[in-house]
Amino acid sequence: MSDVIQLDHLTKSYDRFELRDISLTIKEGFITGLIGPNGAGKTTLIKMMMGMVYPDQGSISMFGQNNQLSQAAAIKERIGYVSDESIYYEHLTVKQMRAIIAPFYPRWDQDTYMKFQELFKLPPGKKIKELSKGMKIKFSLAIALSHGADLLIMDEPTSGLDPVFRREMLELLSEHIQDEKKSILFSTHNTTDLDRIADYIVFINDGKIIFNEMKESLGEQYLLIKGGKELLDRDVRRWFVGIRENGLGFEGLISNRAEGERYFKDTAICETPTLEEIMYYTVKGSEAHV
Ligand SMILES: Nc1ncnc2c1ncn2[C@@H]1O[C@H](COP(=O)(O)OP(=O)(O)OP(=O)(O)O)[C@@H](O)[C@H]1O
Repeated sequence: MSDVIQLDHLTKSYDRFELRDISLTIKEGFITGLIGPNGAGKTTLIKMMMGMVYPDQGSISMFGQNNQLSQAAAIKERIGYVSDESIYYEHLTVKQMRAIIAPFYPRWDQDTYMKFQELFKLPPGKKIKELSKGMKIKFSLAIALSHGADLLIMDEPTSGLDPVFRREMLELLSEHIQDEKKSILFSTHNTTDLDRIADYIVFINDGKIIFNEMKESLGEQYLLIKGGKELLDRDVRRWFVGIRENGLGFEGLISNRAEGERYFKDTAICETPTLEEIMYYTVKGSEAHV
């Protein structure tokens, strides 16, 4: 199984934020979801992969080739980028913009584009600036799916979409990945998107990778415990990634499922956490330790 993206010891500092020593591989042939709270560094990471932001240190390889600085055209051709930030000329129409973009891609397939234009109900005569947020994302997606990209990198692609199209788009992405040479990386705040289609989950919090795991294996690692407060002494509290207490008892996340089950199986309720619960307690726990 080869890696479509490889990040080695990437660092990027802004005034009040740092992405610290990020090493990460994204597998070819799979859908990887990138999650993390607001300001965690998802867009910065994606922009570094796209050559739109340069890292202070570290290296980036795409398709096994080092892409830094040169961001070789050959690599870019193989990537379809979808973001809700407009990267097009706002005063042009959809048709005019498509006519400018298509010649840049040797593998451009006009029939495929026309198919998506119809499916997404894209109005060819409308100016980009007149498109709704969701329409802009659909246009980006139509372009990305029509130039034979091997890798789709998408920054919150579903955020501006209505629930019906959102679901259709996820289905479209699942179909796209049936060709095992295609890969998708997308960031989202919506854990249901990930539950539906992601194979791998990369979780980033405060500029650090918390995990990069197969979605299926997360349930084997983490455990959600619900019990009475009398169970929590100072030593026991340390085992938890994060805890929420109320008048009656507590609910908390443990990252070593086997140990958690051994200790709590007779005294508390032990459950498999959802992705949202894993995110919630990890972020809550890290705030508590600041
Ligand atoms: N050009 C910049 N100059 C200074 N700080 C920046 C710049 N770009 C991003 N940041 C800061 O870096 C941090 C991470 O931002 P980023 O957009 O990568 O987060 P994110 O995980 O995509 O967040 P969200 O989920 O809200 O979109 C934030 O604190 C942001 O203010």
